Amino acid sequence: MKTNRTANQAYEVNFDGLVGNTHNYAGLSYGNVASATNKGQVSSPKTAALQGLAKMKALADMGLKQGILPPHCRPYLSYAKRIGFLGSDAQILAQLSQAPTYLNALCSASNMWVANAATVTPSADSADGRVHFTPANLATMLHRAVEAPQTAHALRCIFNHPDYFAHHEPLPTYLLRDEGAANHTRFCQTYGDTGVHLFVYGYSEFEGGEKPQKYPARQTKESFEAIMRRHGIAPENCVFAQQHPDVIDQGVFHNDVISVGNQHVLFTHEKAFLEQNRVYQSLQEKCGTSFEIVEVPDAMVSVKDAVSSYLFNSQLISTENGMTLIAPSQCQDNFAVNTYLKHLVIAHNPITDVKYFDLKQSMANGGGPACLRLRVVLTDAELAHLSGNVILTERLYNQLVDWVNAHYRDTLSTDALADIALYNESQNALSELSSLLELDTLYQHTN
Ligand SMILES: NCCC[C@H](NC(=O)CCC(=O)O)C(=O)O
Repeated sequence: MKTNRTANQAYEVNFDGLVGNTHNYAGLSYGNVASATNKGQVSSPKTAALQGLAKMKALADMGLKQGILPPHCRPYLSYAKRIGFLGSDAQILAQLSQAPTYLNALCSASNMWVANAATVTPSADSADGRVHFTPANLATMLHRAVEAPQTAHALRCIFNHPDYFAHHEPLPTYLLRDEGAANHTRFCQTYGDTGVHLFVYGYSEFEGGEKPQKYPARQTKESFEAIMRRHGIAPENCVFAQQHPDVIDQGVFHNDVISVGNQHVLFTHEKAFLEQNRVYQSLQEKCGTSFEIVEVPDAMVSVKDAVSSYLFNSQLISTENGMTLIAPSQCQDNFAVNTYLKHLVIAHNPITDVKYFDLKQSMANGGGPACLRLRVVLTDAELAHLSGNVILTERLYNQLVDWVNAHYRDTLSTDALADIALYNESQNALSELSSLLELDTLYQHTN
């Protein structure tokens, strides 16, 4: 991990997914404990969106650069048309109401969890010096797989300059199933340096080997190998690690449920990886002596407590005084985790502070602070070439809060998803949003 003295100043910009107005609890994610547990509950799309915006605002107020990724068009009727549901909008919704698997998938607001939107490679790491994006194909589950085309389009709208940004197609097959940045961590000294990439997969389709017995392995090794190749990342800067299949079977459906990294620090659980020592050793070799691992012992926080509190789904951010964990409030309510965190901030390690956020609406579907953000390292020049009005300011925050209050329902049950009124509300809201974000063509392709 070498400091690149000629590099431009670069920033980690967190782009958070703005929660869509159809946020609901349909229990769609097999292997995600919270999603299964809360199936059938009544959601609050308004509260969900406001909780997400409050986190974005707090991070912007801490001096971080905070971006926004827009929600997708839902119910996704143009997708329904592609798979043979024809007629007027009302007729399609009536057919979908008789086909709940499709209805639920096409209404899910799961696109809010943008840690699964894409894998992003900063310009300091790619062979051609551009920022590279591969939208995740999310091929394991229908409600997530339908996200890929709209994600790809939104990324192209925002990062819309060929000199600075390179966009790839989602990977083409289930064998290359890919859930994006939730399974990827980049280490560096400062963000503008050449980074070391930790790619974590659940299963290797070509090599075989151990696999979870109960729940799906949602990321394959081969998908990350393809991304490394197409983004032009030097193989010597990459470490591939297999998630421990036992923890997948305990509800760790993405690596960001059990690890988080930032700059030269990996914060992880003792049971996160197969061959954990080999993984540590490779990272240490590639990252150099400054690399630090903060490993949480199973005896202090069990995998079960990690999954229920989402301790590792925190954001780890750099501040003037060290690193701060942006943690879900559930970490305060879990005795073991709360005790551990009290010890962590006073012990000798780079993590000096924890800030808690109420993200209960998203958490009830298995999405914590880290799931809600996509990290994009950008230089000043790249930031200057973004399109649209997507960096959060005080003014944009206030506009978005007003927009949510004007358009979102206080409560939503899954019984109401085929209601044409909900579709119309969504269409009106998104049309106004594309004006607020100054991205005129954002929703054009969904018609
Ligand atoms: N990174 C966090 C992703 C959470 C997401 N949950 C969901 O899709 C739940 C949707 C539902 O159950 O309605 C998932 O498991 O992929």
